[in-house]
Amino acid sequence: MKDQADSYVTDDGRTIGPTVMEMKNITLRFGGVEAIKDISFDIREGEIRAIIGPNGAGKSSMLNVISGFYVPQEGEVWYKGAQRPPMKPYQVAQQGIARTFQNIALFEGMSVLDNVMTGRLTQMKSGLLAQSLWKGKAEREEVENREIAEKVIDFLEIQAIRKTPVARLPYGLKKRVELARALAAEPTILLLDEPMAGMNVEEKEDMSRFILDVNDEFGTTIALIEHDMGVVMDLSDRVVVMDYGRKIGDGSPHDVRNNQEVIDAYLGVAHE
Ligand SMILES: Nc1ncnc2c1ncn2[C@@H]1O[C@H](COP(=O)(O)OP(=O)(O)OP(=O)(O)O)[C@@H](O)[C@H]1O
Repeated sequence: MKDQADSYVTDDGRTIGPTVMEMKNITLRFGGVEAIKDISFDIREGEIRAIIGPNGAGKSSMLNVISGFYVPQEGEVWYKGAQRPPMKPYQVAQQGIARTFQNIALFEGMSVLDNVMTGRLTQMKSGLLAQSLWKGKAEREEVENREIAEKVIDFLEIQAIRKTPVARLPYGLKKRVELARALAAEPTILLLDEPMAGMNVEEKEDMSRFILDVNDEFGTTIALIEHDMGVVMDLSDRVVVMDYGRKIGDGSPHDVRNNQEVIDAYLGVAHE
């Protein structure tokens, strides 16, 4: 195992840096249900980190702890070398953590461009008052936000549909627009909740390519939940495996694929 302070270069030439986020002994309960039981793991700068496990294992709950949507009853979240105090999801977003959702959460009546622009909201510096007092500054910010949104739209190859209302798009493209909106926030860590769910083979190939390109081109750290094992094994640098709220495996795709407890709990049985 690499030392956490070290950087190293992967076989495919990407640089993985030191730890950017650390979950320490996280426990999360909903009433009597323990969704997460004393789980620790880290995420390193520039890596693609997957969280896998059977239905109800606690994966979404864990993503929601990272994004600040849930505050665990026990444990600590460390980000960029400091313990993160309990904070609201928008504050977590302002710190550079963006996400996509399992069920698409876009504004269906708005155009692709306008949806992507909403990804800039958490990064906007001038509030309403400042906007009315210093019009020039607000306008400059608007232009800058627009440039970033357009850059992301070009990068994800959705220029042709930038004016199209999202409601008219096929499912696979909606997923790509969601990715674009999250990327428009220029996140340090991008959280993807089942990015391949409901996609056909071609759409999955496209999405896999874009995830790799985002990671490679912008150096964005990515944490994702995914049920498609082919995708997980292909994309990820390291994988956390959860089962009934516990961590039962953590390591390279090769390590977890050969971990007997993981095979028994998840890989050996039918899953989505
Ligand atoms: N808001 C909630 N209130 C009560 N129980 C919850 C809540 N969210 C999750 N749970 C419970 O916590 C456990 C973990 O759920 P979670 O959705 O995190 O699992 P998951 O691994 O993401 O599952 P899936 O793959 O089906 O999305 C389950 O038993 C679930 O019923």
